[in-house]
Order: sequence, then C-alpha cells, then structure tokens
Amino acid sequence: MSPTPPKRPHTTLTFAQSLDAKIAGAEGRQLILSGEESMIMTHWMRTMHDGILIGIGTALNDDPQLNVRKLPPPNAMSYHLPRPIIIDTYLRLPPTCKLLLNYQNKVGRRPWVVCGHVAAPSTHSRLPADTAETRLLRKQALEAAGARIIEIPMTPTADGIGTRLSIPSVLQTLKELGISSVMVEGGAQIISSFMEENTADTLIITIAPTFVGASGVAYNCITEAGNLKYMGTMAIGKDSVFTFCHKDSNIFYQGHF
Ligand SMILES: NC(=O)C1=CN([C@@H]2O[C@H](COP(=O)(O)OP(=O)(O)OC[C@H]3O[C@@H](n4cnc5c(N)ncnc54)[C@H](O)[C@@H]3O)[C@@H](O)[C@H]2O)C=CC1
Ligand SMILES: Nc1nc(O)c(N)c(N[C@@H]2O[C@H](COP(=O)(O)O)[C@@H](O)[C@H]2O)n1
Repeated sequence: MSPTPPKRPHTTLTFAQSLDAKIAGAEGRQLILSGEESMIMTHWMRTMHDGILIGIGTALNDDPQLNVRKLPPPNAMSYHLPRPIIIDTYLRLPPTCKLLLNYQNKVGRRPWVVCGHVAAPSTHSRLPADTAETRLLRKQALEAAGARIIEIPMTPTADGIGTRLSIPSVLQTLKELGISSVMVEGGAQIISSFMEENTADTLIITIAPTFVGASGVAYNCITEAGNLKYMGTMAIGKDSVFTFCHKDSNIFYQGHF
C-alpha cells in the first residue's frame, strides 16, 4: 500500500550537508558540498521528478538553475527537465534570475512561483512599505519575465507574529496542478518545515567529508525519524548518501515516483 496520500505529490527531500550538519557557510554563503559523483546523482534524481521545489531564501542566495547539465552527453536537454517551483511568500524573486532567463532562452521550464494570497497586503506583509500596488508591480514583472504565479492562503507562524505558506496546502495545490512528484532541495527553513510536517516520502542526505564550523547554516533536525525508516547508505565518490523511506513504504529508489 502506498503511503502517499492521494492529495499530494510523491515528495523526495534531498540536500547535501557537512559532517557537522551544515548546508551552507557563514551568512548563507553557498557551498558545493557534494563531490562530482554525488552531484551527478542529484542531477539524475532531478530527471525523475515532475518538479523541483526550493525556498525563496535559496533562490535569492544561490540563483540556481535546477537543471540537469551535469548528466552525460549527447545532450543534457534530451533528459526530462523538472519544473522549478519556488516558495516565495511575498514575491521577492528577481525577474532577472537564472531560472527565468533559462525559460526565456528555451533551456529551462517555466518556473512556478507559489506565493501568499493577500487580501490586505499592508496588514499581512512583513516587507517594509509593501502595499497592494508594489506587490502588484512585482507580480506583473515576474509574469512579464515568464513566471506562473500561484497564490495560496497564508498561515500564521507558530509565534503568531509572521506568516508563511502551509506546506500541505502548497503540496495539495501542486498535485491539483498536475505535479505528481516533487524533489525538495532546500534551503534550511524549507528542509526544517518539511521535516517538522513529516511530509517526505523519501529522504536522501548526501554527507560530505568536511567540517564547516559553527558559523555555517543548519536546518532544524528532527529529534526522531518520524514516519521515516532507514533504507541504506551508499558511498558515492568521497560522499556517503543516506536514504530513508516512509515507514509504510517498500519503495526504495525505484527511479520512478
Ligand atoms: N547544501 C544544500 O544541499 C543546500 C543548501 N542551501 C542553502 O540554504 C540557504 C538558504 O536557506 P534559507 O535562507 O533558510 O531559505 P529557504 O530556501 O529555506 O527559504 C525560506 C523562505 O521561504 C519562505 N517560506 C514560506 N513558507 C515557508 C514554510 N512553510 N517553511 C519555510 N519557509 C517558508 C519564507 O520566506 C522563508 O524565509 C542558502 O545558504 C543555500 O545555499 C539550499 C539548498 C540546498
Ligand atoms: N546536492 C547538492 N549538493 C550541494 O553541495 C549543494 N550546494 C546543493 N545545492 C542545491 O542545488 C542548487 C544549485 O543548483 P544548480 O547547480 O544551480 O543547478 C542550490 O540552490 C541548492 O538547491 N545540492
């Protein structure tokens, strides 16, 4: 029996970390932690999913491409390209980001930007001086650059001060829009949210043999494995890749989700 509830896509949570559980350097500096071989594995996994999801923090910090360019010839574009999906509550994604440029240049799929539906922006948005007008301008600029904007209701954060998007609502919306499998790549807050929500069907962590130090960026670790069971460890190049599956699942990285 599949553990995947029919109302959300199959969800693979995957990222790379150091031995001291850091996913980025001081002040979020992007680190290439994965070795060449495990990075190729990540690009293979990208081909196996309908969408790749990241948070706006990662989009702003890394300006990623989320494509499959590390795969062997003849032509990386002949592989299935996943759709980039950005969780961007307040529409902060720059219209000049690589994901949108790649789409304009026909070397990437149209990015979807999932944002908060704002009834009264001045009371809901934490961006300084944000108004319905400035938000509308950002939305129009993103749409003009090619983004599809998907608005969903915002929910209050646990402290009651801020707002964010509900992960189950994001996933349900994606499923309704035809995304059957999604690879969640980060960053720290998104990883923490998916772990807290127990939403991953598969968790794949690449651990690089390096230390980043206390100033690096960490995610909030689950204190227990939740619904996940350990499936195995692979040595790929210099890295160790740990795989977990939903505890009710017998599926172990079959290659089709
Ligand atoms: N080593 C690795 O595999 C990876 C490392 N990274 C690193 O992670 C860092 C970025 O991480 P963060 O700043 O934490 O940004 P993030 O990419 O996790 O995005 C977080 C933002 O998403 C929005 N959001 C809306 N609803 C949310 C929800 N329910 N839960 C969480 N966020 C929600 C909020 O605006 C929040 O600030 C960068 O330094 C990047 O290099 C990112 C991806 C993979
Ligand atoms: N698998 C993996 N290993 C690392 O060492 C990483 N830093 C990441 N980062 C993720 O990949 C995105 C960059 O993708 P592109 O190279 O631009 O295609 C980055 O934004 C993170 O999501 N992943």
